[in-house]
Amino acid sequence: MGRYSEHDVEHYERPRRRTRPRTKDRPTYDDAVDGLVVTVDRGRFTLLIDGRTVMAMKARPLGRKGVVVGDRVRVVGDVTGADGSLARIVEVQERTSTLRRTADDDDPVERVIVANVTQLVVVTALADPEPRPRWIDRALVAAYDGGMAPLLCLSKADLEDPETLLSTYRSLGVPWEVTRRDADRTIVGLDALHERLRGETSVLIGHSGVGKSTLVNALVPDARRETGHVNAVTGQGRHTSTSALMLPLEGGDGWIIDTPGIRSFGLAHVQPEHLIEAFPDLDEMTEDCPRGCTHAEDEPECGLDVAVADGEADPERVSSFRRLLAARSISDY
Ligand SMILES: Nc1nc2c(ncn2[C@@H]2O[C@H](COP(=O)(O)OP(=O)(O)OP(=O)(O)O)[C@@H](O)[C@H]2O)c(=O)[nH]1
Ligand SMILES: [Zn+2]
Repeated sequence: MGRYSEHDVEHYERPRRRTRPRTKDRPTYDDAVDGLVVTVDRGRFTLLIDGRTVMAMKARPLGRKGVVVGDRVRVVGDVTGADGSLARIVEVQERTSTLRRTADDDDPVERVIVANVTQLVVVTALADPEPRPRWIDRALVAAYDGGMAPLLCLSKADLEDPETLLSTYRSLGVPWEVTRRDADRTIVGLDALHERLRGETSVLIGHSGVGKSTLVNALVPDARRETGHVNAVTGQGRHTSTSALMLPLEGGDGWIIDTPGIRSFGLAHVQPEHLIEAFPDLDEMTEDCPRGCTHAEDEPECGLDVAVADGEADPERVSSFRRLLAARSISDY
């Protein structure tokens, strides 16, 4: 079953047995209030409702529909957040973006792990551990396809110059920030990173050891206190949690979602014609492509090649786009 129990995450809906007409007898929830899912733990949801922390469970009408961190939900029942209280989630609002984790042998479904994120922060150390460009490419595809803006965050610049890695992403126009540790052990580059996170809901992804926790603790100074609060309610802490956790950015203007242990994304569903929409200048050049053209390197009459030959497209940008296209089907953790 993998890391997530089936109650926590999105399922492909099975046809439901219907014992009575759909439109009749359906409860309406006029008294429901709005909540934000900040963490999920074994079928229990921690919500924020008007600034209060409220524990909730899914109400029966939701069936097997997934509820994930970042979801905006409608809630009924005891929404006071009092000790021992448990509210009920009756509705999940439409999602503006989704990040899916990869399918694997244990679980063949690409499940949504977070929703409504505006920015995917790809945290990569420049050394120790070594960067994995193909993994970065896959993360970028997840961002473009899932409706999130990507941000490259290159850490540990005190160990290695960022230029080589940056040159790979420049022609794609991916925004980036660099951080490093100073001789006095303070992290340099946090202000600029903080600026990028302001007003956004950002999910941070990265391999173990890249410095993600270091960044989160610096950007959310009361992360410990906050998680202490969650602890008291759920008995689970950030470092033992098996779920993503949403934290308010310092200053209150933005959210950070930390994803302990989540390193890979499901891209099997990604369609080439969707990916190219993230690059409007290239998309425009594919208007005369043969029907069904994937715009990959081996396509015989792709408009991208015509545009490069005519000097209308930057060959580096085209080949970078094609590298991303190919990264869909390469697994690299
Ligand atoms: N040289 C250098 N080391 C750093 C920097 N940032 C963090 N580290 C160190 O890298 C190690 C890993 O940092 P963490 O913040 O624990 O990394 P993480 O990505 O959260 O790793 P997990 O907790 O395993 O997921 C720690 O020893 C940090 O002190 C940096 O900018 N430069
Ligand atoms: Zn094409």
